[in-house]
Amino acid sequence: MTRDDLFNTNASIVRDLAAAIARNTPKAHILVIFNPVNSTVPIVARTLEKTDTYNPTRLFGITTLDVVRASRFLSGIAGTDPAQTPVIVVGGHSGVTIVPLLSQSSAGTAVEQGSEAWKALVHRIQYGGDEVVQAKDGAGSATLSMAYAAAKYTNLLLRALKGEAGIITPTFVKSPLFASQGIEFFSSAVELGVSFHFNSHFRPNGVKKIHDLGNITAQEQELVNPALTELKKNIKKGFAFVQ
Ligand SMILES: NC(=O)c1ccc[n+]([C@@H]2O[C@H](COP(=O)([O-])OP(=O)(O)OC[C@H]3O[C@@H](n4cnc5c(N)ncnc54)[C@H](O)[C@@H]3O)[C@@H](O)[C@H]2O)c1
Ligand SMILES: O=C(O)C[C@H](O)C(=O)O
Repeated sequence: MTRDDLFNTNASIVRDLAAAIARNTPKAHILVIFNPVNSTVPIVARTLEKTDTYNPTRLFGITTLDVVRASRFLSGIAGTDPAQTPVIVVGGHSGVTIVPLLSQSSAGTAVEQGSEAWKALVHRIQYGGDEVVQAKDGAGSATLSMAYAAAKYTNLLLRALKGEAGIITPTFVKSPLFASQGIEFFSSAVELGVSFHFNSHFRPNGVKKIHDLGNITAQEQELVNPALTELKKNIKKGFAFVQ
């Protein structure tokens, strides 16, 4: 079963939860970890839109588990401490949509771009979830690491909302980066935090600044292209569910 297969089970649950949030706490920051994240975030967005409660700066898909895996797997090769080996992972949260930008990590030189070792590392980051599913052999998917990723992301957001500056982490949000190609949501490095309204009113929004991909290698660009194709389909599927 892929994350996309989970769509049928989770789509209506996510839609109903989003509708309940819209009714009861329309200003909440909504962190979506339900799979398939690439489609469930668009479902939440459309559901909120229907009740005029959609604020794209308060809706986040959690892709932190990919970041955690990338740091852990790269540090295993580079001999570094995973906590000190940040890796920016962009795109979405399933298979080819998970694009680790290893060239931007300080430990990234441990693996030559395009080499067999690099390909194996990228594959492990993209399909780390499947490794867990296979290891659990019918008993579900990642649980503790998911909880760790959720806690890590939530803490970052809470710290940013309290006013701490410079908190930047990948998250799947409404993004201008590939919007012209019909891809409304994309995960890239996002600065979280508060923003100020034009009349200086404090706005505890969440998404403060969306960073672009920066300098990426030709090999990484080759990962981005199929990611965009797949993301477009996943997002469309989510939108189509909420008519
Ligand atoms: N984004 C990620 O990194 C990531 C990682 C792992 C798992 N996941 C996803 O997280 C989700 C939960 O995984 P899990 O292992 O905790 O599953 P689980 O089956 O252990 O828990 C699901 C929970 O949802 C509750 N539930 C079911 N229907 C509901 C409804 N209609 N309204 C409210 N609650 C309802 C169940 O009672 C249960 O407590 C899955 O979609 C899984 O694919 C995401
Ligand atoms: O792989 C899954 O379905 C669960 C989760 O998204 C993960 O990345 O482990």
